[in-house]
Amino acid sequence: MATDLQAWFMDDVHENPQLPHHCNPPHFVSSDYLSELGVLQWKLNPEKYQDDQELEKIRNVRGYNYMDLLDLCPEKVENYEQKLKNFYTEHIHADEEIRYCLEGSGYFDIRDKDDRWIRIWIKAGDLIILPAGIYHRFTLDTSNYIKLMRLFVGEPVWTAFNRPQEEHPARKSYKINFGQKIGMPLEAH
Ligand SMILES: CSCCC(=O)C(=O)O
Ligand SMILES: [Fe+2]
Repeated sequence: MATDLQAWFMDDVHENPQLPHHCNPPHFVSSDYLSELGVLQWKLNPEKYQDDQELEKIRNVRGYNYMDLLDLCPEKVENYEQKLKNFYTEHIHADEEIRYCLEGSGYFDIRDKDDRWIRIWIKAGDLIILPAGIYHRFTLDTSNYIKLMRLFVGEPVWTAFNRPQEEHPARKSYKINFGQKIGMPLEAH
């Protein structure tokens, strides 16, 4: 389902990742372009996440039988600083990354076909699916808080494989499925 979720190309400034990092002028990215990169999104009602038919349907159709909640604040997360550091290190997974924002907000950054960073601003009600093999990272925004639902098919595996991962099977499949130019021109010869 189309959402009002905002996404934009990032500038090249490396200071304070929690700031928006718009280009000047801002260059927004459409949800069509996100879906071309394999990113799916829904807008749900976060207040009824415990009894939401729409969420149930997504979970049933896609087989997301595992669910847990992640409250990203120093009091509730062990090794908070280290975890945030790991989240912001560019990586891929062997599986989809499925996150549903219940409270607060944050930034998922993904690489596009030309290896540019796109910043996706997730707020309460946004459910986002990143495909296996897409390079990405995560940071809190200046609100400094997010509560996320994590979904998974079967026993969850959160293993992050930091870039470069061009030989990883999930990376190879991703490039085939979504025509990434990086290291693999798809043009016919
Ligand atoms: C805080 S959830 C998003 C961070 C991430 O990319 C991950 O958990 O692998
Ligand atoms: Fe991840």
